[in-house]
Amino acid sequence: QLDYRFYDDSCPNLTRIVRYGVWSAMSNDTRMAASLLRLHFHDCFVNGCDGSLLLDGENVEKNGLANRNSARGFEAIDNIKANLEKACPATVSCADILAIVAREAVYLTGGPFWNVPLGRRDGLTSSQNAANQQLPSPFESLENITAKFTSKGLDLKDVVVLSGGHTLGFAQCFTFKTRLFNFSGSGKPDPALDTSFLQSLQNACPDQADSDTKLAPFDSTSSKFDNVYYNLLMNNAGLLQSDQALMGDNTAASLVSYYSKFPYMFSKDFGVSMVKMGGIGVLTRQDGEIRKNCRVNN
Ligand code: HEM
Ligand SMILES: [Ca+2]
Repeated sequence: QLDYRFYDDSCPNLTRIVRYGVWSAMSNDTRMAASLLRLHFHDCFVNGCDGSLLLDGENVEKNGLANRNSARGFEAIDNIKANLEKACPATVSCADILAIVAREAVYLTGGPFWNVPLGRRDGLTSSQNAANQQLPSPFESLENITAKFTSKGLDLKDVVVLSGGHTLGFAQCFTFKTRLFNFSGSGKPDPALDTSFLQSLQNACPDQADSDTKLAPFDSTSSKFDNVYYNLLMNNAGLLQSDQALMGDNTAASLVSYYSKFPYMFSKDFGVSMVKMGGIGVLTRQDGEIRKNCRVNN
């Protein structure tokens, strides 16, 4: 249903405008590439890639557990949308903007380029409950996370490949602090944590509530899209419990090992899995609308 050339006639400068918008957001804040990549994931996983994450309101996805005080980059999307409204009014959906933005964020941080199928339309509703139920949590088991992916037509390989998105960006201490001091009530740290990595995390996130919102990078090259994430998992230095959990499954662990050895294969497979993710539950043709402002329905 989606089409690589969907806007070729109606908005020929689309890629240029989006690339400039992502580039300028990144030049003010290098973390922005990470934050923008995550937005497309969080949009697609809750009722499909329909731009519903961008809607403002009371009980909207933005306010879900995984998004509140966490998802960022909405102003950058507003700027890109405003520039697109000037160049091609009422033409490009917010859902498609998120898909192209994610590709540009990866490309501009040294990652792969892939062609993005386009023609998504914007949904009219957004649900905080749906976000709470459908987005994976860092405290969930690999089985549960994989089940969330398979319910959307993705598979275990996609879980491993797309988790590689954690080659970019940061996590707040509260998302992994449970591993550092008293793991599942054991009085000890998570045994799956490398000891020197553990120490650096304990320094970054001391055992007191006011460290909860401090940040730690997912990998040592958090503004470069590379395969360092997989090297770290091989060394028990994955940041989130859900990252390191990939090593607890034979199939997933052998893919991790493969991507740590063959960065080119990670790049190639990442684009393939992103296109798959970008196809989840899309609205096309007469469904939904083309929002003029990504924060509100027309
Ligand atoms: C597999 C299940 C996943 C879980 C449990 C998970 C969980 C998390 C958590 C807890 C954070 C930190 C949020 C915060 O501290 O505020 C985070 C950040 C991030 N996630 Fe994931 N994630 C998953 C998959 C993905 C996927 C599929 C992508 C993209 C393809 C992705 C991209 C990112 C990025 C880039 C960041 C950093 C954002 C920033 O620095 O602003 N994640 N994720
Ligand atoms: Ca990296």
